[in-house]
Amino acid sequence: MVSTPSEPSPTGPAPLLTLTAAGKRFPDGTTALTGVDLAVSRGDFVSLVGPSGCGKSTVLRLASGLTEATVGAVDRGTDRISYVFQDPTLLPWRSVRRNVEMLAEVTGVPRDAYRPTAAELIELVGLAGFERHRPRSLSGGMRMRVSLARSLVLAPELLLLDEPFGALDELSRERLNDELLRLFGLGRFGAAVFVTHSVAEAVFLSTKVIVMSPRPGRIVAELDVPFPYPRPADIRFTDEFTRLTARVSRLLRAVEPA
Ligand SMILES: Nc1ncnc2c1ncn2[C@@H]1O[C@H](COP(=O)(O)OP(=O)(O)OP(=O)(O)O)[C@@H](O)[C@H]1O
Repeated sequence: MVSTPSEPSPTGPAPLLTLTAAGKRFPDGTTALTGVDLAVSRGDFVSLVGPSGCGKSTVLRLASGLTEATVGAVDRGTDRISYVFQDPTLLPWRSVRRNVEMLAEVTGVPRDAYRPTAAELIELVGLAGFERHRPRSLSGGMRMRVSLARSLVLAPELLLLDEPFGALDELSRERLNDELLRLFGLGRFGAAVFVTHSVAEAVFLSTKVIVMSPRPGRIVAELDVPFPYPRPADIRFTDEFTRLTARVSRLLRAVEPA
């Protein structure tokens, strides 16, 4: 079960993020997104899949406020939003611990407030014993664990992840998927929007998978994933999992340009 800091109201928890008929047109005239409606509440894990260039990253950028919608509205129910990118973007001269602490440090949180949380997160992502190591001595999967721990130090309500495991080998990726769900189950973030090109990853992680059309990106299908959390790793081998991934893959094939 995903722990929630507050009791949901009878009408359900207030959305952490709402996109209403949101669109994005860049100054060069490129329309990246059109008519996107999306609501994310605490306990939701939403994955976005779609052809390359369909605007998945743009949805995350709108969600975070890094860019503004040119049409429609984006409402955030929280300002505790954290971003994880495919590149872990660690500072090479800083140790694991000091990389994990970095975001808290730059936002001016007192050291005593974040240091124990950072230490706990390093342990939770399986990096105990590596606190003093520099990024260059870590594997790709370990670097991504540092990036994940760093994104969670300020206890985000909404975690935005842009293909975070895309550069990892299959096994590391599956392990990181398991870890991410464990952190979700522990209430280390309230909800997630996750961009991926892997259908299996989307289904394994999510409460909902959203399929987008080629540019200008719009939502063409939303599939609820019925598996309760915690999800054992071998759920991936069940018939229901295979059926769901096949459905998403078929939808993707239908929207892919020929
Ligand atoms: N600043 C910009 N100016 C003009 N066009 C842009 C800008 N940023 C992104 N685009 C275009 O908008 C479209 C959507 O980009 P976005 O990165 O959101 O797609 P994506 O689905 O995340 O792609 P990918 O799966 O390849 O990472 C793309 O065609 C991209 O080239």
